[in-house]
Amino acid sequence: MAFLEVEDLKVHFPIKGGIFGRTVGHVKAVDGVSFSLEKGKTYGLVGESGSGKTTTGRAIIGLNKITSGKVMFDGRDITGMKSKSDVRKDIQMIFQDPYSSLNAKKRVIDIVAEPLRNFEKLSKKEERIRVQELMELVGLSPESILKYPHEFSGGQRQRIGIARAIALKPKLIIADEPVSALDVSVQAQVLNFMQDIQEELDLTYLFIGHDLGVIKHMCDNIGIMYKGRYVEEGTTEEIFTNPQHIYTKRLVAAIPDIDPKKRQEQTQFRQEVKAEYEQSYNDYFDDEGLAYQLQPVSDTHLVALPEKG
Ligand SMILES: Nc1ncnc2c1ncn2[C@@H]1O[C@H](COP(=O)(O)OP(=O)(O)OP(=O)(O)O)[C@@H](O)[C@H]1O
Repeated sequence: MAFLEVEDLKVHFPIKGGIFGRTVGHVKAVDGVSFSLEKGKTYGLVGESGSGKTTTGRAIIGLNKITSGKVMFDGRDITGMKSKSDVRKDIQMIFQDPYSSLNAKKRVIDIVAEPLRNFEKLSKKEERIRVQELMELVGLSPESILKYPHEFSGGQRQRIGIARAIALKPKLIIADEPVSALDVSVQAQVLNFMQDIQEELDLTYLFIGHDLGVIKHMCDNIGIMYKGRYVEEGTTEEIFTNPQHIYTKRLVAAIPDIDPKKRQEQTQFRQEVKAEYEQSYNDYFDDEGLAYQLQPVSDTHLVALPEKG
């Protein structure tokens, strides 16, 4: 059995309406997602905004209520895990925005020590030493534990978020777009650092992202999501060299290439994908009529249109 196994996961949010606030429908944020992740590896969940990636990550860790499906972790059924569950120690999350995810009114020591206070009974002195060690591990000065988040740069703040996430020596980290709020110049530093500690601390990552360049750098396997569903899954190599689904092809075609030689190949690939899409998009409906209907390939980005009515 794999380290993390997600089986037919569904998370449907009720839509309330009318004067009595009755449930008038559901947003099918995640609608039948299955994947498995091996220990020590990095699995990328990819898709555009609103495709259900964050909801999937939050549901695994128990922050979103699961409508149906099953989550197995390290041989245990953790479906609908409670926040005080002892397994919760082993799975931590790194959030997208290190500006909003760190409480601005708290000192770094209180932010990083928060999970320790929830799960371990340490004396003040022990806690201080642990937080200082964690700061050192993430490359920040142990003396700065009394500072506030605003006294740090974006990259440093994300390192504080990482220190908090690794405080309890977790086995699995769900990293929800951990670098997308950072300057490009800082992104590589944080990503490389995450790879270093992965090996050092024997971590497994579920890496959520929309930037395929980042995903390619980080992930062993990738699942491509669209409107709460999987459209394709494979190794990073397979997805990038031989994407099968038109949606994946379009994501891959949209990656800008800096290398002039590759840029030419990419332009050709884009034209092929555009032609395939235009010729046959009516084929891209699944059994329940979910339309993979997308705007024509643009050079810079892709935006999904509403479902065909
Ligand atoms: N608590 C909620 N209540 C109702 N709808 C929600 C809730 N959380 C998310 N959604 C909806 O579920 C869908 C999937 O959202 P989700 O945040 O998981 O997507 P995402 O792929 O992570 O996008 P992003 O990259 O923008 O975070 C969206 O339509 C979103 O509006």
